[in-house]
Amino acid sequence: MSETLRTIKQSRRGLMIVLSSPSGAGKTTLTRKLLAEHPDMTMSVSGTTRAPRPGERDGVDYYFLTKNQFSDMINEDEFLEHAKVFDNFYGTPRGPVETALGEGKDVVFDIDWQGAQQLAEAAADDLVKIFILPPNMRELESRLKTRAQDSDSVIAKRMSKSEAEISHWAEYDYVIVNEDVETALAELRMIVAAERMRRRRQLWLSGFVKSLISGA
Ligand SMILES: Nc1ncnc2c1ncn2[C@@H]1O[C@H](COP(=O)(O)OP(=O)(O)OP(=O)(O)O)[C@@H](O)[C@H]1O
Ligand SMILES: Nc1nc2c(ncn2[C@@H]2O[C@H](COP(=O)(O)O)[C@@H](O)[C@H]2O)c(=O)[nH]1
Repeated sequence: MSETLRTIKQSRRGLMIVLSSPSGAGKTTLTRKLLAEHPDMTMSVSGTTRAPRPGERDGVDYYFLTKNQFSDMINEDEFLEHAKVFDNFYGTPRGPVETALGEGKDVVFDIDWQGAQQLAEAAADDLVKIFILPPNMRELESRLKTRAQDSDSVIAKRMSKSEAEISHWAEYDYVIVNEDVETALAELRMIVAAERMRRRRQLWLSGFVKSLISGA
């Protein structure tokens, strides 16, 4: 690729790639793997009032907030979206996302269907919504148990809500059944590659075609 073409191709808007699923279907696993392959992408780090799990780090996995801090952020309009999920509040801080998108970086969101709906209202053009399904409900429960980070009652609550979460699958652009993680990752990779190539997202194209035709 010529240097000029490389330079103009950089002028693109970042994608907002949303992953939703019932708890334990594998969003975090797939997101981490995708980001490891794409250093040019960034993860939106949510704020939450949930207590940290063992090994979770503030500012890396989540911003762990008190209920007061969370409601202050709502009042200051610092969330792009926010929702109550299970028994806790979760929200996407606006600033880092707007900065990353402004720099043309793709941003990945691990959020529930309520958040996905709110982002769709705010930024439909740049949004790619992907729903992750487990191969079956027994496997979903087994993954939550094997993860061993939530109590039995929390796991039971999440399983009891899984059907309601799954009922939103048809609101998404793509659905991936995460049976084998490498296959699911390959599907995710293909979605990202195709979405990056959509004509309306490649702002450089009309200028390029003009110069192509004029022979410049
Ligand atoms: N394809 C797979 N096969 C087997 N285990 C998997 C697969 N994908 C993910 N897992 C495991 O299932 C567990 C749950 O995965 P993960 O934490 O990524 O789910 P999640 O959708 O992010 O959950 P939550 O919504 O609760 O944050 C983890 O222990 C993970 O290693
Ligand atoms: N609407 C939002 N949902 C979010 C956000 N961050 C995470 N989540 C969703 O919450 C559940 C539970 O997450 P866990 O880390 O406690 O297992 C899961 O479905 C996440 O996708 C957010 O900022 N907004």
